Amino acid sequence: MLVLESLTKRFGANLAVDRATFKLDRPIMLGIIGRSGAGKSTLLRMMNRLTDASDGSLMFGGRDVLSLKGAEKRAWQSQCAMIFQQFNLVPRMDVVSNVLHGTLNRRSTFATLFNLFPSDDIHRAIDILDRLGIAQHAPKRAEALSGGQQQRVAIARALMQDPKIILADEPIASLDPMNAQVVMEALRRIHEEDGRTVIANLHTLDTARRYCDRVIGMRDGRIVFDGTPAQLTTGVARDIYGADETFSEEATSTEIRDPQGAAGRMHAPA
Ligand SMILES: Nc1ncnc2c1ncn2[C@@H]1O[C@H](COP(=O)(O)OP(=O)(O)OP(=O)(O)O)[C@@H](O)[C@H]1O
Repeated sequence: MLVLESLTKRFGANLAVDRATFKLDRPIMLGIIGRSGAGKSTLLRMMNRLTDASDGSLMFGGRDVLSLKGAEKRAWQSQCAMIFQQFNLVPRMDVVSNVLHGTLNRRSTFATLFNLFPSDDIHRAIDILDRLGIAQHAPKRAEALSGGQQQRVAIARALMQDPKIILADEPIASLDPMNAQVVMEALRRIHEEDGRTVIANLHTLDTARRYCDRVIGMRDGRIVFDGTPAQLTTGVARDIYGADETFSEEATSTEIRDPQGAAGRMHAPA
């Protein structure tokens, strides 16, 4: 289904992603972990074609994704919709219009300029919001919602594109533990109920273990671990994070009991 072969990205002399190679042969929920700067975002951005790869190949369903141009490239970007840590919504626009913006790729400039949305799309947007438990917020401005609700709006916008793959770049890094759990559960349900592949960059081990079928660990641009959550032992995690024996899993935890909770991103000590 999805095959990465030696996918590489260089920024000048800096090798951000170094020959990333893996294969997904069925829809799964995949977590990518690693410390800050390991190359996780760059890998996702290459997969979505937001960033051009320097080398290597990316195939999906037998198609060469890296050679797609123009409309075909945009179609691919809809098929592997991306969500971001900071939600990337239009804050002053109402929730349902934000969700409908997920259909922009297939609408005319005129329709876009005047916010003319077909009623079928509007109904579908409300249905998706309902599924994510936030339909009651549809008329509100996006900025009036909590972070967890805004991230679910971003997921709804991605789902409007009916993607085969959802690429989530640190989807819960700005959220408190309770909202983080709601968002991760939503992504898991989307995978299980719709059969979509979800690939999420995560900075916490426990989240990767709890929600993902498979975990990839990156260090200095390289994939240094690829296995099941059960194989992700503390020793393996220590290698991925480049930490010594003082490495504590709790330093990468967002469990609800975590008193620092919303304090933000926590990376393992160097
Ligand atoms: N646009 C860019 N120009 C130059 N260097 C970049 C650019 N984007 C990323 N890098 C570099 O590539 C490397 C990998 O960065 P990347 O953001 O992919 O890591 P990451 O694992 O996602 O980290 P984080 O968790 O902090 O987002 C880093 O050394 C970073 O400085």
